[in-house]
Amino acid sequence: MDKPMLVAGNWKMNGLQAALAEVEAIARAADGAPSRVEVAVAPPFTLIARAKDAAAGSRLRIGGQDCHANPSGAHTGCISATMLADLGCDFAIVGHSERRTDNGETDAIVKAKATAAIGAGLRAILCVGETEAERDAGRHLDVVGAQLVGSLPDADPASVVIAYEPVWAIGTGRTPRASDVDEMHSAIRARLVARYGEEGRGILILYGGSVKPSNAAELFAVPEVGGALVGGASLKAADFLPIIAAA
Ligand SMILES: O=C[C@H](O)COP(=O)(O)O
Repeated sequence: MDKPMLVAGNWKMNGLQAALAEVEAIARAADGAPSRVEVAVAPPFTLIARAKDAAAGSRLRIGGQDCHANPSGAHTGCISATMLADLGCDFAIVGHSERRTDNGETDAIVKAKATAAIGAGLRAILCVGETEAERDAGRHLDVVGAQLVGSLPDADPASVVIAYEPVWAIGTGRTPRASDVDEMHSAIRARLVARYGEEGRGILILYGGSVKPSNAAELFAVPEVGGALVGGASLKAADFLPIIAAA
């Protein structure tokens, strides 16, 4: 493989202080990866500062799993992109399906968050993906296309990363066929080029949903797959490192 890749771990609501040892191991792997392969971890907010320390001096990027659309204000319990940037974060994940479902985040909210992240100097990893019912109904391309149209920020596309995560593949052990990933990623690429012109060709499109050491190489071989957003298998370096090595 010779394409630029981003392998990002999303720890979700997992990880106590003992997990910092995993960050150190992942940081060593990031330094050992080819220069075209970037490695990132989004720990819970509680661990970001210490994860930054654990990754100091390495090529491992640390980011947040979400951010608020406003830089500051009366939003109890929320974290802004400005705060993430202040901690030295590199990126924020926005629009994850768990937040779209659990927190009622609409495309407009996701767009505002992506715009805020980029405005604060972060990259925005913008998640899209269809439910199983939508795929069964043959609506997956339209659904994801509409999410993109509604969620893409009016900002520098160089700071945009897309993560295609079919909802039915997240945490289930099920993955789409490589041909299905190819179809979706090609459709996403076409949307990005339509939106941003030639710059849209450089945007990384990650795949996410039950990525494991055993299926990473096949998924990474799909031409428009530019890496992975990994949940469960990013929690332990023993699982995450072989995925990084497959990139
Ligand atoms: O953000 C990550 C995804 O939701 C994938 O999670 P998973 O690898 O545990 O299926």
